[in-house]
Amino acid sequence: MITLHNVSKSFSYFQAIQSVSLSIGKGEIHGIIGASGAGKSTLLRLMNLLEVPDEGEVAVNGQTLTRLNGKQLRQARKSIGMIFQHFHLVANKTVYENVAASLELSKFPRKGRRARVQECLQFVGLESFIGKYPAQLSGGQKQRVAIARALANNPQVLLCDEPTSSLDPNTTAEILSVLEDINRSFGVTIVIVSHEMEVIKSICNRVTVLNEGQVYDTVSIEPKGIGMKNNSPSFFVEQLTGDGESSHA
Ligand SMILES: Nc1ncnc2c1ncn2[C@@H]1O[C@H](COP(=O)(O)OP(=O)(O)OP(=O)(O)O)[C@@H](O)[C@H]1O
Repeated sequence: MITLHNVSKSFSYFQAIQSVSLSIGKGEIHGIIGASGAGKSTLLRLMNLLEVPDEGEVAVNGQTLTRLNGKQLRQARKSIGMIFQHFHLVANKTVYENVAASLELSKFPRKGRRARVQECLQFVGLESFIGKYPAQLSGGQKQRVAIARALANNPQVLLCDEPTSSLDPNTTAEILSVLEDINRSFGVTIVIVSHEMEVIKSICNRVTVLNEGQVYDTVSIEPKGIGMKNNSPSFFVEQLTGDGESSHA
């Protein structure tokens, strides 16, 4: 589904990605983990050519993106959704308008847009927030809107750049569960960059460990599932004091 062949990328004289070859199968949930600066986000952004490689080839869904012209690339990108740590919603647009924007961009037939936006918002459990603005939403709700926006064009691949790094443990579990639903319900191939080992272990089938811009290893794992976390204030106090006792009533 996604193949990188000898891909390299430099910024000025710094080589962020060095001759990486990687193959991600259809329907996989593939994690990318590594130290800060290892090149995780750059590698992800190479998969939809947000970063253009200096060398090597990137193919998604049977199409070699690095050989396409601008128009063909815009067309190919319809099948590659992306979400980010900081959501990237447009502040002065409503939830509806944020999701509909991706349908406008892809020239989705005007007549079907409202129904499609509603469908996507329903999938992420936010249909009643359709008229709200991003500032009126929690971080988890903002990420759900971003997921709905990424889903709108029926992508075959969803690229996720630190999708839960701004969220508390419980909201993280909820967002991971939405991603897992998308994978199961629609067979969407998911690539998830995270520095949180727990996130990677809970949801991924295969994981690439990146080190200084190179693949250190790729391992198959058995995802351990997403457990909802205890998010109560007394639990936080217990974790901090370690005595299982909170003085708070
Ligand atoms: N647009 C850019 N211009 C210059 N250097 C860049 C650019 N993007 C990334 N880099 C550099 O490339 C290296 C890899 O960055 P990248 O963001 O891919 O790493 P990362 O593993 O995702 O790090 P983190 O976990 O801290 O987000 C870093 O040294 C970074 O400073």
